[in-house]
Amino acid sequence: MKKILITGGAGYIGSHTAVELVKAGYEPIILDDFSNSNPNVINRLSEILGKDVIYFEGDCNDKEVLESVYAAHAFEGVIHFAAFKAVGESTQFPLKYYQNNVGSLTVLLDFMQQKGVKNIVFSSSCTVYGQPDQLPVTEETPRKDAESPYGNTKKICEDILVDFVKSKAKVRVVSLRYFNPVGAHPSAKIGELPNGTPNNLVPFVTQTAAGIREKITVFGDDYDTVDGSCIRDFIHVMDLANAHVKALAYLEKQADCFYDVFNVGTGNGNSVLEIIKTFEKVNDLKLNYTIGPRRPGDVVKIWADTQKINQVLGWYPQYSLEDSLRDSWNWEKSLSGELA
Ligand SMILES: NC(=O)c1ccc[n+]([C@@H]2O[C@H](COP(=O)([O-])OP(=O)(O)OC[C@H]3O[C@@H](n4cnc5c(N)ncnc54)[C@H](O)[C@@H]3O)[C@@H](O)[C@H]2O)c1
Ligand SMILES: O=c1ccn([C@@H]2O[C@H](COP(=O)(O)OP(=O)(O)O[C@H]3O[C@H](CO)[C@H](O)[C@H](O)[C@H]3O)[C@@H](O)[C@H]2O)c(=O)[nH]1
Repeated sequence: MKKILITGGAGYIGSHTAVELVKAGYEPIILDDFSNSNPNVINRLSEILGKDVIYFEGDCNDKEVLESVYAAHAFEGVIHFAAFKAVGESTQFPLKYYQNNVGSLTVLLDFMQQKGVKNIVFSSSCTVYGQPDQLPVTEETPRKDAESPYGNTKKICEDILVDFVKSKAKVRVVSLRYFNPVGAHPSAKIGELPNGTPNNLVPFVTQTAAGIREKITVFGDDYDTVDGSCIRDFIHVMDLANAHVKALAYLEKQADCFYDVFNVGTGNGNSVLEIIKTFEKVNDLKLNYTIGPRRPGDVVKIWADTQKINQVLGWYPQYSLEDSLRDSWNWEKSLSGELA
């Protein structure tokens, strides 16, 4: 079985990707320092998969840690999820973000080169498009100056990967630009575990429905959109996870010194108010929400052009928005003291 290192594999997207990798016949090797995840995720993954999950607790910035993981499991590829992702915090502590998000990539690339590990899939973000001038955004849409140090780390990491490939390093790289991941594994055994008050829309919605938050505020309803609220491309995390498997298979067919980039979204834009209404409808409940002021720096509307990933990787989303919002709610309901 091909072993794939998943840095940050206990996190939200990494854990779902571990499931998809096993389904596709890979052996995921998880490396996580649990700085933003709970070790119980590993047990939950074992329950879903019906087998033990190989994992290491450690920092992927640490070469010695990588050495010991590699000595035990000589992996053939890497999916690099590990990063800090809180936009607001990144403006307060930019060095923490540059060190972990950018630093870890340089350490990993150096290590891969040393060991002759060729394939890497990198977690990028649609945040690199900023406030786009044209919609939907294609991979050719110009990137904009980042709105935050977090966003900048994604841009810089993409640039590092391009430069590394240009230097004739014998690697093959795919950057995946994720749109807005939502939902959870349909078993409700794994899902998103936000730290403290959620910044993102859907966790805030589910926590409001659960009574953890009194109400959700819609940040602005006076934008130039269908109902005045902002628009995003919400993608089920299992579909996003599957895109990594497709990306790995694609990399395996490439020659050395290869770089490519794909949007991973559904191709549909949904407004914040549509999310609230759809959530209420599929889960048969009422949400307490109010309209508040705009959130500074918010992108007004963005959704993906998905032709490239459809055609080149043969990847198409399998889950609907309704599935996503049902699975998010089932996950929220399943949260017990153990994982919360
Ligand atoms: N969730 C999103 O909306 C979104 C959107 C676009 C891109 N991304 C990117 O996707 C990746 C995964 O995001 P996520 O939502 O799963 O985040 P997450 O915080 O749930 O997962 C990241 C995992 O990495 C671990 N980690 C962090 N630094 C580490 C280090 N130095 N060594 C080892 N482990 C470390 C954390 O403990 C966590 O388990 C990140 O790179 C993120 O920036 C996420
Ligand atoms: O309580 C809330 C939370 C969010 N929103 C709105 O919901 C939309 C989505 O907001 P999120 O914070 O969930 O997602 P963003 O697209 O704004 O940003 C996040 O997802 C991006 C793409 O994945 C990038 O990764 C980015 O860095 C990350 O913060 C925005 O219009 C926001 O104003 C509300 O109205 N109320």
